[in-house]
Amino acid sequence: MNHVLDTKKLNIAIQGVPGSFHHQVAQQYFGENIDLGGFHTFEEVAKSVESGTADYAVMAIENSIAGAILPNYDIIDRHHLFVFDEYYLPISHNLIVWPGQSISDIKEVRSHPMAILQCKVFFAQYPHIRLIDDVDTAYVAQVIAEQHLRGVGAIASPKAADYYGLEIIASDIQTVKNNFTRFILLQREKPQLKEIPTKASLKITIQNQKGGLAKLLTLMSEHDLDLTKIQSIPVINKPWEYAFFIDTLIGNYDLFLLAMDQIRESFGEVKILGEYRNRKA
Ligand SMILES: O=C(O)C(=O)C[C@]1(C(=O)O)C=C[C@@H](O)C=C1
Repeated sequence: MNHVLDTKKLNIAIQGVPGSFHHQVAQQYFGENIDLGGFHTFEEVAKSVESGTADYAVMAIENSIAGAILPNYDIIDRHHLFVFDEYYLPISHNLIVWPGQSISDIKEVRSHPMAILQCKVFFAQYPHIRLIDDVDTAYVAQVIAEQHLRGVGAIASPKAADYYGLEIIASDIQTVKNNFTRFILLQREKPQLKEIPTKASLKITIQNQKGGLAKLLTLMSEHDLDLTKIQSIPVINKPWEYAFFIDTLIGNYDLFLLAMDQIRESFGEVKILGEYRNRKA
């Protein structure tokens, strides 16, 4: 019996079209034999996992040049999704055009806003080029290819140029060569722990009090927790109150659980969005 034919393909939700960075992560993480559900927005991605249409989602959460994709923390929270892993992808951006043009022919470059942010310094040299936000890096390459669009460039990966048969007229145009995006892997059910986690993503809401955040950070450091990220986002039904989205390395799992209990008991609410393995070398 052929076990490969017996297995149902995993349905993976991403924002973007084939050739996007999300697509690359989906393939590198789950393999090539997947059903890709491509959406225009992160909100739709989350909905498809929440409803069970997709098995898992891949979602960019922060980039080493452009910073956090803040709305995504809130999307994970509102759609009750769990983070079960993370993935760091090196990102090379390239100026991609319909073949046979030079940079002086290009009047407009469209791309994902995070990609544009990562290439601001390069485009400062070309004030004649208008930068326009679009849904996804590869989507613009697809449109250029389908419509044989001249005068318009995409910022996308070499894979996207290849996939859509376009030409790269400037390579590695991101502000620094060493550029990474951190993606998280999401699912609907609370993951079963297969090993002791070394990293966690948390939403912590504390009452507004003098020194509240300092108290929280001290407690975390006393429990061998090494914060890798902290973001505050507004609690929308309580104006001017904030929740903190925190990623932390776990030094000792028992101490981590103890810290979560102590925060809950003495000054806040804790939602564990995910416990997983730290993938950063
Ligand atoms: O547009 C794409 O190709 C994406 O996969 C999106 C995205 C992002 O959301 O940050 C992914 C990685 C890069 O940092 C730029 C864009």
